[in-house]
Amino acid sequence: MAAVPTLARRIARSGVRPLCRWPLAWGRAARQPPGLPLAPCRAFSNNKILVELDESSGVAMMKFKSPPVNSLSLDFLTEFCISLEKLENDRACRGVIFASAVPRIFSSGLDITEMSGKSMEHYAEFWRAVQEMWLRLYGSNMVTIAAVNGSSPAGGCLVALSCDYRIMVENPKFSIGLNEAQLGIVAPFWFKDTFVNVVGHRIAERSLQLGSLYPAPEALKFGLVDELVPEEKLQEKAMAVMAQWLALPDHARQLTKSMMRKAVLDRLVAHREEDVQNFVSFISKESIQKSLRMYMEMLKKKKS
Ligand SMILES: CCC/C=C/C(=O)SCCNC(=O)CCNC(=O)[C@H](O)C(C)(C)COP(=O)([O-])OP(=O)([O-])OC[C@H]1O[C@@H](n2cnc3c(N)ncnc32)[C@H](O)[C@@H]1OP(=O)([O-])[O-]
Repeated sequence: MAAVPTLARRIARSGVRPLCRWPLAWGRAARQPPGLPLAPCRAFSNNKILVELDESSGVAMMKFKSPPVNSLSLDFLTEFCISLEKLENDRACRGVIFASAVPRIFSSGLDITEMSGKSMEHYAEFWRAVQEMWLRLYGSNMVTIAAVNGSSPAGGCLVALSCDYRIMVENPKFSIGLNEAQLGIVAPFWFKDTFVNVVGHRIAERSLQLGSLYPAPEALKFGLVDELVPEEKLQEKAMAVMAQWLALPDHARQLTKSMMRKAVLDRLVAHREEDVQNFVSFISKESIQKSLRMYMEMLKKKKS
């Protein structure tokens, strides 16, 4: 097998723009006394993700801006990991809110074109990036809140499930869930573990077997999301929840989070390469490739 680019190499060639300072429009107006200059805020942006860190509150906003549907491509995942790592290493940052800059879609999940018609080496590189994203997000020391402002199937749902808290826009047209079975593919054990830890075994088992996508109000009923709000209240609510979580001492919250999540994280770390090989041999099967092609055609037909 050819040499696989590491995250470090992907980072080196991704061209993330350096940190710069600019005023943050979001969430600031309410706290800033009139007439005072805006407190410093740092922002960085790359092609698919925009991050704004408000130094006074220690809260960063990470916005997905990869139209049309914020699919989790290799480039997106690389940028996501770089951005999260930067925030994790930044002493000024204690919490991150994730939201979409694309109307109506939080994230459409893993980019299907990365899993279809490509080489074995590509599938392995892609899957390592998916693992990396989850390990960093699920294992983050920061408070993580998903502000789910649109539909969030499969990998998009995993992003939300990996956060500490999920707030979704109350629009019943927005759905969320791990629908992999509908594509003829299978969510790996660590997607399942993350799901079970949020909704419990019975609901996870049924939902995974049926590949269920739930409209926001139904998702609330069994705790797939923690609360629903009107779209215009989402950011305010996310900031309020964040403030509540940040009121606790970091070390106590972090150790508690680690205690709850460590076994699940360790399981993937211990079986990482095996999980890559399982994915590659599964996804490269002709029957699975056919299912993915048919699913992509179905998406196109739905449009016309
Ligand atoms: C073992 C592995 C585990 C797998 C985990 C996963 O996450 S598997 C992933 C499971 N994910 C799903 O099952 C979600 C599938 N997607 C959807 O259900 C809908 O697209 C939507 C509800 C997200 C948005 O509806 P909407 O009416 O607003 O938009 P639209 O439908 O018109 O799409 C616009 C364009 O985006 C394209 N495209 C869309 N998604 C993907 C993707 N993931 N990737 C790549 N491309 C994607 C779509 O083909 C179209 O392209 P075109 O024709 O312009 O070249």
